[in-house]
Amino acid sequence: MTQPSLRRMFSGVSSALAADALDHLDLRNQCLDPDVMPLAPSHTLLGPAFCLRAEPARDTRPAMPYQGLLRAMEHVRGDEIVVFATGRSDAAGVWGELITAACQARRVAGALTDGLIRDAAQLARGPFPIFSRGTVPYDSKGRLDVVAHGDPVTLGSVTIRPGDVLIGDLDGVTVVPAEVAGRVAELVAGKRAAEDAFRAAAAESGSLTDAFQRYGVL
Ligand SMILES: O=C([O-])CC(=O)C(=O)O
Ligand SMILES: [Mg+2]
Repeated sequence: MTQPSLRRMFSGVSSALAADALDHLDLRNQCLDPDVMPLAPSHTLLGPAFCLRAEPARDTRPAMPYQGLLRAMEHVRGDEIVVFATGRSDAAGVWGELITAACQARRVAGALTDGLIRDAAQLARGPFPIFSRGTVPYDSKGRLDVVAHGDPVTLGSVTIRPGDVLIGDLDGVTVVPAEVAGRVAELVAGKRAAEDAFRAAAAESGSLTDAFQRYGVL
C-alpha cells in the first residue's frame, strides 16, 4: 500500500480508533505492550512495517560489528517504519541519532522497537518519530546483532508482518494487518462519526447514559 493511499485512509486516525475497528473484526490482540511509547508527544506513526530482528550477540568483541544492521538498513524504503524486534532486550540502545540521520535522508516514516534507544535528547527534539520502551547509553556492538530482515517479527505477543500498517501515538501502537486495512478504514470512519455525535450530545446534556443510548459507542 502506498503512503498517499495510507494517508488518505488513516489521516488523523488514532491508535484507539484503529483498535476499536480491529475489535469489531474480532482481532483483539493487535496493540503493542503499553511500555512501548513515543519519545516525544508529537511523535506519531503511520506507515507500513519494515521488520528486522536482533538477538544477543555471540561475540562481545566482533571484528566486523553492525554487519546485520547495515545490511538490513540498505533495504528500508521511504515511507516505511523500521520495526526493530529485540525480544524486549535491555542490553543496548539499538537506535540513535546516526541511524536516524540516514533514515531521514531516505524519508523513512519512523522507528519502533520493543527494546531501548539512545541519543534521546537530540531525538526527542527532532521530528522523526521513535517509539521504544526507554533508553540506555550502551551501544549495540557486541551486545545485540541484527540477524534477519524482511521476515515477520513478534513484539511481546503481537506479530507484525512486513507491510502491516502501524498507527502510533501517545496511547501506544496498534498493528493493522495489511489485508484488513481497507475494512478497518471503513469501520473507523463509522466509529468516528458516531463519536462526534456522542461528544456533542454528552457536552450538551452531561449524561453519558443518554449519549450512549442515542449513539451506542464509547
Ligand atoms: O550506535 C548505534 O547503534 C546507535 C547510535 O548510537 C546512533 O545511531 O547514533
Ligand atoms: Mg549515537
